[in-house]
Amino acid sequence: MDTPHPRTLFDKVWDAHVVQSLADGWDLLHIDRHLLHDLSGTAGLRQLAERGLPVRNPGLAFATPDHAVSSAPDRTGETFAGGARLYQGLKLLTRQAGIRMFDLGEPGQGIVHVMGPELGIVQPGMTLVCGDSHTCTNGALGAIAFGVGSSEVTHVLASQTLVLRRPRTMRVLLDGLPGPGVGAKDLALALIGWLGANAGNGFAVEYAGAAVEAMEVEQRMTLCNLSIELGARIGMVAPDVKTEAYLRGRPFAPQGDAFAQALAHWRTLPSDPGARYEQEWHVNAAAVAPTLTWGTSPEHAMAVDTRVPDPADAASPAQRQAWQAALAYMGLKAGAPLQGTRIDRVFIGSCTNSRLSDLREAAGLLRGRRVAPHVQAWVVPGSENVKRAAEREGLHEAFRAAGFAWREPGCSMCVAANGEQAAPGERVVSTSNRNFVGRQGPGARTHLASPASAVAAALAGAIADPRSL
Ligand SMILES: CC(C)[C@H](C(=O)O)[C@@H](O)C(=O)O
Ligand code: SF4
Repeated sequence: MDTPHPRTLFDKVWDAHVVQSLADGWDLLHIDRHLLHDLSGTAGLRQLAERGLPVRNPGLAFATPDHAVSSAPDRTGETFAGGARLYQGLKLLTRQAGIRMFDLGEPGQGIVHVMGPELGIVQPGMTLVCGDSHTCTNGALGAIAFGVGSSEVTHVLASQTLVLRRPRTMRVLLDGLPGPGVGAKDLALALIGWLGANAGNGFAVEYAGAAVEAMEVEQRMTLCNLSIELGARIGMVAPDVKTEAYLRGRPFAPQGDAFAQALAHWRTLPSDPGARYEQEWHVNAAAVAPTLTWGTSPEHAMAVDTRVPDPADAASPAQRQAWQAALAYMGLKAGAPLQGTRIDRVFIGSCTNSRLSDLREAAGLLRGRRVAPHVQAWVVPGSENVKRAAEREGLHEAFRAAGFAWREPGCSMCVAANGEQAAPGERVVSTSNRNFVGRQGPGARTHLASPASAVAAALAGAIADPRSL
């Protein structure tokens, strides 16, 4: 039977954090956790210091350098000269503020969205922010987690609160189970391709359905990570037994009796039967094929075994123009198959697909084969802990034997902010989340893909169907 006032997961977490309701749907919210990285975190801390304000609650903030550091073996915070000041600034300012920073080479360092869940910093029912749009990744654990701008970073540092307009709610039901070679990344890209990159504007998305229930927590992170590419700042999955097992024993998760108490709370969070969403979409996960992008927006997604769209078939003049420009930038012909397109680089990494399960999957597909001779292929683990765990299993040896470079944790080639980028005209199959013009370097051509598709492309030297591996 429905509860008298059924609420969604999102409603429950939001309502529990309202310090004060303001006018017109705006609320003052308490923020439970704040993550800081070397770009926006350093900038926010500097701004606060310039204004002479103290950090209100340094124990709730955690920092790590990721964007502007090199991923070269034996790197230091100065290896990429352009990021040295940011790195040193983060180190100095967090020390002055009493904020815990996970430094290079230390367990805990890594891409900020990999590190938060991994350390148990984010937990179901929490609010968490970071000056980074992919903070939505953390929603996989049943938290309201979202990216904020620089003035909001400073506001949270100073007050541990934010003034926010309550978003509308959307539920995406991934029904059925995906077939072989199809993972969370493919489902997310297919969804964005179908609904468009702005469909989630103004919404908090909850993912549910059989495919989501069947996913491990790390795959749910991949799914939630791409919420912002659907236009939604928030993506969430209700906590369940997998979430509980994932968090048990993590360094910043509650321990002992406190963990048992936390479980009792977490179990109240899933949406009540009959809870209403302002929008609801169904995706047949069983019908989704391995999916890659062909163009310059994550919505330019296509099944690997289909053809690049023809601008003549566009739904509007604006779309026709966007498709034409994307085809020109990507060096692709309308109506041509994507499979067989020669590539130059493969990047396995980023906050979308650089966790241990991603690396296990990729390494497991190599089976003694080698990367095509003309392809430069990199694996960049998402965190120091991921790197160490992978090395304990010998994954680095499998990658190296196949011809992949095994590097140090960070954002690396996902974003051209650390000197690691493709040359103009180079074609990259990348497990990251953004294929915008110039994202991986001026003129670089990015095809977003799953780890399995990245391996298939690396071995073939061209875009290939991972189901043929
Ligand atoms: C640099 C940072 C603020 C940015 C973001 O907000 O997402 C980056 O992480 C990205 O992926 O584009
Ligand atoms: S890995 Fe890429 S998407 Fe993720 S935080 Fe870093 S730059 Fe942003």
